[in-house]
Formats: sequence, structure tokens, C-alpha cells
Amino acid sequence: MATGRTHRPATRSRGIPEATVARLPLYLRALTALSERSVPTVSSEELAAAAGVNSAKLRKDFSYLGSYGTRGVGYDVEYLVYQISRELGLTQDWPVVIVGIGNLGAALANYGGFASRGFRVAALIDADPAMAGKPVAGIPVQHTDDLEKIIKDNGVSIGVIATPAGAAQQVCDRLVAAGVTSILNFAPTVLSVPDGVDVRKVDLSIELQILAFHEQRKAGEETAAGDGGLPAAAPRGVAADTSADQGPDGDVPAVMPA
Ligand SMILES: NC(=O)c1ccc[n+]([C@@H]2O[C@H](COP(=O)([O-])OP(=O)(O)OC[C@H]3O[C@@H](n4cnc5c(N)ncnc54)[C@H](O)[C@@H]3O)[C@@H](O)[C@H]2O)c1
Repeated sequence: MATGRTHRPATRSRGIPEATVARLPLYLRALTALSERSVPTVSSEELAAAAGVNSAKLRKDFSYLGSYGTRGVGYDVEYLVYQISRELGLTQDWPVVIVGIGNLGAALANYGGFASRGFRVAALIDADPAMAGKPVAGIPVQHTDDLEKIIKDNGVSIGVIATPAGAAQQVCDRLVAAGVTSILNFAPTVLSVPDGVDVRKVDLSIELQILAFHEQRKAGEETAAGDGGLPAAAPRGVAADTSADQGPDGDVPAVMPA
């Protein structure tokens, strides 16, 4: 039984390391922005800067995709978008269910960024009978009594949990029993899942706490500098790495099965 996240070997079956897989969405985001500006090619240095990654690492990552670019020209933006999308499994449609349609669940349902990245919100599920049938983002909310049927009918493998913490494990268990194998958890609790189920946790308050830690250090350094003494904390080249390539524990994140 794995807790919170599943443990996978550092290298996936197709030979692409997990750390590379975790950076692919960063490249894709940068490449999509270039594509929207109709930029035809990009150098590894430019793309690395846009993605916030070291350029040698980027070239190594792309070598796993069999993409080496052309000397003096760089990488073909459209082709790389296609290659990375294919590698991440984004060239197919992924039906997603959101469970818990309160403030957060409704905001997620209204977020257009899922559909544009191939994640179709197939159903919204909530335990409150008063919400059943009410449309949110144009989709009628369905009651949790029908959760298993909804998952099966829609062939859903990805579930988003936006319930209160106390309900999250039970919701998770039902999703997994119904066939969901990837869970994005917004509830502030650690979920237990069987092997083979991937869990990604999003917690904005943890991100804020990390920023607060850095703010505190900065304030300490300023005070010490003002005193004319040594800095209270050694200056630390803190990479502003709040990107998704690191989980909150600094581990390489588990990824959704492609
Ligand atoms: N990860 C983050 O950064 C972040 C940010 C905000 C909120 N949250 C968390 O997200 C969750 C939702 O927050 P919110 O503000 O939307 O709360 P909310 O109270 O507005 O909504 C919760 C919804 O879940 C439903 N629900 C309760 N038990 C359920 C169950 N067993 N099955 C299905 N639905 C159930 C409720 O009927 C309600 O509609 C909380 O756990 C909160 O702590 C996380």
C-alpha cells in the first residue's frame, strides 16, 4: 500500500526517466506560447530559459524523445509540441470527473484550461442532494450515489477530489474501486491508494508557507545588513521553483499514466 503517491521506478518502460517526464509539461507550456505567436523554431537556450530549465538538461531530455534539433536553426516548435503531447498522452481525450462541487470544485469546472489541454470534464459529482441537477459550468451536478455508474459509463480514469478533507479518503476509495487510476487531490489530507494508482496533491497553502519561509529569510538578511553585521542567514540562491516539476517534498512527482 502506497501512501500519498505511488512509487515507480526512476525510469519508465519506454526509457524516459521520471524527472524528464516531469519537465515535459514545462517545455510544452513554453512551446505552446511560442506556437500561439507563430514562432517557427526555437533554440535550446531560448526554450530552456522560457521553461525555467538548464539548457544542457533540456537537450538531454529531448534526446530521449529522439529530437535533436538542427544546428544553427534550433527545434521545430510545432513538431516538438506534437512530440511532447504524444509522449504525455495528450493527443487523446481524457475524461475527468470532479467530486465536491463547492467553491473550489465549481471554479475548477469553470476553468477553460482543462479542455484546451485535452482534459474533458465528463461529470461533476457532489453529495449534497440539493445540488443534484443544478448546472455548474453548463454541466448538471450528479449525486454521489451514482458515482460508480458515472465512472464506468464515461470510461473515466482521472478523478479530481475537491471535497472537505474528512470525505476525501472515502471518495478516493470509491473512485479507485470504480476504476479510476489517477487522482488529483485538492483536499488537505494524505490519501492511501493501492499500487498502480497515481496521486498528485495540490496545496496552495503549502506553496504560501514556502514563500513565507523565504520572506522571513529575506527580512532577516535585510535586518542583519542594516546592522552592519553578517547576514543572519547565508544568502541562498533560492530558485523560485514553484513549478510542477517538483512535488512538495522535493521528490520527482508521480505522473499520470500515458
Ligand atoms: N489545494 C488547495 O490549494 C485548496 C484551495 C482551496 C480549498 N481547498 C480544499 O478543497 C476542498 C473544497 O473546498 P471548498 O472551499 O470548495 O469547500 P466547499 O465547502 O465550498 O465545498 C465542498 C463540497 O464538497 C461536497 N462534499 C462533501 N462531502 C462529499 C462527499 N463525500 N462526496 C462528494 N461531495 C462531497 C459538499 O457538498 C460541497 O459542495 C477543501 O478540502 C479545501 O480545504 C484546497
